[in-house]
Amino acid sequence: MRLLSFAVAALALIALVVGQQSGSTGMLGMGVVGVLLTVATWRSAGISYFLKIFSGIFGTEYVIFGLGAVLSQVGWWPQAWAAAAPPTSLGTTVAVFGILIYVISFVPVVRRIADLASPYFLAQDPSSMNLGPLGRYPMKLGHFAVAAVVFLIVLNQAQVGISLRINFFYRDFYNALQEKNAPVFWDQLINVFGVWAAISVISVLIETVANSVLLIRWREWMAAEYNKRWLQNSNHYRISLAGTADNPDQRISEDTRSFLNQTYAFSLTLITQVSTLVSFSIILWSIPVAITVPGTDIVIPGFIFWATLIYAAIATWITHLIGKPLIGLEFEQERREANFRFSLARLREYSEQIALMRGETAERRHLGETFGGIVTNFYNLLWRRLKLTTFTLSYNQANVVIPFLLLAPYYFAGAIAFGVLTQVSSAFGRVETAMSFFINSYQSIASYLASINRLTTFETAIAQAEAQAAGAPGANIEMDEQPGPDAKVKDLTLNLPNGTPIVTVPELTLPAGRATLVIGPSGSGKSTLFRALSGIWPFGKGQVETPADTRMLLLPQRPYLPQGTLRAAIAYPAEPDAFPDAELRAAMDKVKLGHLAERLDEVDLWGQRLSGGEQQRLAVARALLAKPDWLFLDEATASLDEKLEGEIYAMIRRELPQTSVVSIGHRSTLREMHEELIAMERNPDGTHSPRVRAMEPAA
Ligand SMILES: Nc1ncnc2c1ncn2[C@@H]1O[C@H](COP(=O)(O)OP(=O)(O)OP(=O)(O)O)[C@@H](O)[C@H]1O
Repeated sequence: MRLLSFAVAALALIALVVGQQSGSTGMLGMGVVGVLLTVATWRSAGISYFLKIFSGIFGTEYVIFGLGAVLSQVGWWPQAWAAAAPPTSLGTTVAVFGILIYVISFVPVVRRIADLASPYFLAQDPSSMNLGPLGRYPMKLGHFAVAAVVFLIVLNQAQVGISLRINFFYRDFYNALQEKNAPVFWDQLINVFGVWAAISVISVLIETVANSVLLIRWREWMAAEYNKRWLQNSNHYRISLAGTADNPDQRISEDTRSFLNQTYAFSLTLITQVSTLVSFSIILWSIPVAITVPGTDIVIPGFIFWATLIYAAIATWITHLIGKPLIGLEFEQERREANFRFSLARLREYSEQIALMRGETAERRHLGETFGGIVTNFYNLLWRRLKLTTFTLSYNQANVVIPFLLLAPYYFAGAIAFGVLTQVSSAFGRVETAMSFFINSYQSIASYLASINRLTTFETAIAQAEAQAAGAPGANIEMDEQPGPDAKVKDLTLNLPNGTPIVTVPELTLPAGRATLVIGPSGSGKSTLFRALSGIWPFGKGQVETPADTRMLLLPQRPYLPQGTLRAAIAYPAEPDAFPDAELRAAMDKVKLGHLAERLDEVDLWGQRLSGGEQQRLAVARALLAKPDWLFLDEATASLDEKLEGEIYAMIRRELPQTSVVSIGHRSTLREMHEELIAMERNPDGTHSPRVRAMEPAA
């Protein structure tokens, strides 16, 4: 950016000098905006990378077009290319764009968009660009992204140039018609329109391919990045406990898609629209009609230009007033849709329990209520959209006749030719489309803002979860290493998410290599203590110390079985092929699941297919394969009969002699299988504390 600032500054100075000497106001103007652009590009070093790309493009274009204009002014531009010499207005326009990029970087919503978009352009992952017949060119993903955006912006600007050329074709074509000049008519139709229309079609095709590839790669990267950050350090669990971001699935799938599509549409379309606005405004400005201020002799030049501008500005303001509530309504609609999807997914997951309890009526009522919420909000949306559409449709209808209304007196008075009238009508249409970009896209702006909000709150929720995981010393649960073999807990207080303390542990040692049983009343915080020992419970403070490189495994009462094969379910969280078949089968035999050994590669909903006891034994098989240093069993065998439970415990101790076992269980028979006993006892303040008790046979 710094180098570019110097180049811009140099050109601005040259333009000022040349402008001063030649007396060209256009050149002087280009020099003045160049000075402002120098400041903007210099300061742009501190803005988001995404905006910097745009800033860089406009700065570079200013140098190129500005140089062309200077060369042409001083007579060094090749004569043969005289028609292609860039006018000073081109350099001035791109400089204004560059300055605008810097100015809008202060708008909060633009900052949020740029902050969400920038990381992709900085990605260092290896990638490649497919150059068709030229083969694949390896490059970093971020470089690919920048190259694609630069290409697309330049292509979009070229398309504006093409439409400008076609606008001039209209003038010459209709004039030829009016003058009944057949040779010019055919020449215009075949050699001008035919060529430029073909170029226009080809450029749109190239743009479609380039932007689709950019967007799908961008989305793939963004979804992977969110998945990574959401899943690491159990952030997903912390976010769900804290309730800081509902429906993360919607945010990762739907919102990334709509955010990227709309960011592309708004940034590139906006540039195209503004370029269109500027170029066609020049045409409108040059139409030789002026108006006199009533009661005075003051003549206002560029009458049609001003009329268009004021007309569009008023319409835009009215649109904003009518459409503003749409933003909140769109946000709410997406949220309610996501809740409905979630309810359906849950119903599918708990289908058996619901069927057994004949819960269908309650479920239908719940689904009806959830959808009712969608419908209520939908009607509010519809009502608001109707108001907006009434205005935009009437406005668009009026646009067809407005230029004719404005110019009719001049045409009938013979001040302008028919060709000019049609040219103005087309230019007015283009300027109107550009100006009404905001009007026509207000609804998508509303849903775009809703996506930005959801992604920003999701980012904040992830950042909060990360901060919780890192924690401030003394204000969170610290997971430390300690030299001895035992696991120790010191000055630990565990709270509920609302801050209410439920467990206090002044000091507790879990002896290594032993089997410890934790008992206590239901709701006394046994599972919460286990969660804290595993490092996933974020609420509370104190210290949990375990030996270095300790591998812990916690088996809950209801194990999680992933989608896919039985092999994947047993190997989880390792890869499905992490263990040889023989090892898997041996583990299955030991937990008495040998009868399923032939179905290892069968894909099924195993979480619904296997019985509760089978699922618990499958989880024990995982422990046999993973061979953890510490195994926490949170009522992990509660679905087995007492005899089988005893056999499974004996097998665990036999097969994993090095593993320290800590269990939660309510059955008295469990005592025989453990050597140590810890009981959760109630304190006067209502919390519970684990206390070591002598292991006596249960009464
Ligand atoms: N995410 C949560 N949000 C709010 N309260 C919670 C949450 N998780 C646990 N609790 C509450 O914390 C208390 C302790 O729960 P915990 O599951 O640790 O008890 P437990 O001793 O294991 O019970 P049980 O023997 O019935 O399994 C309960 O009152 C429970 O409702």
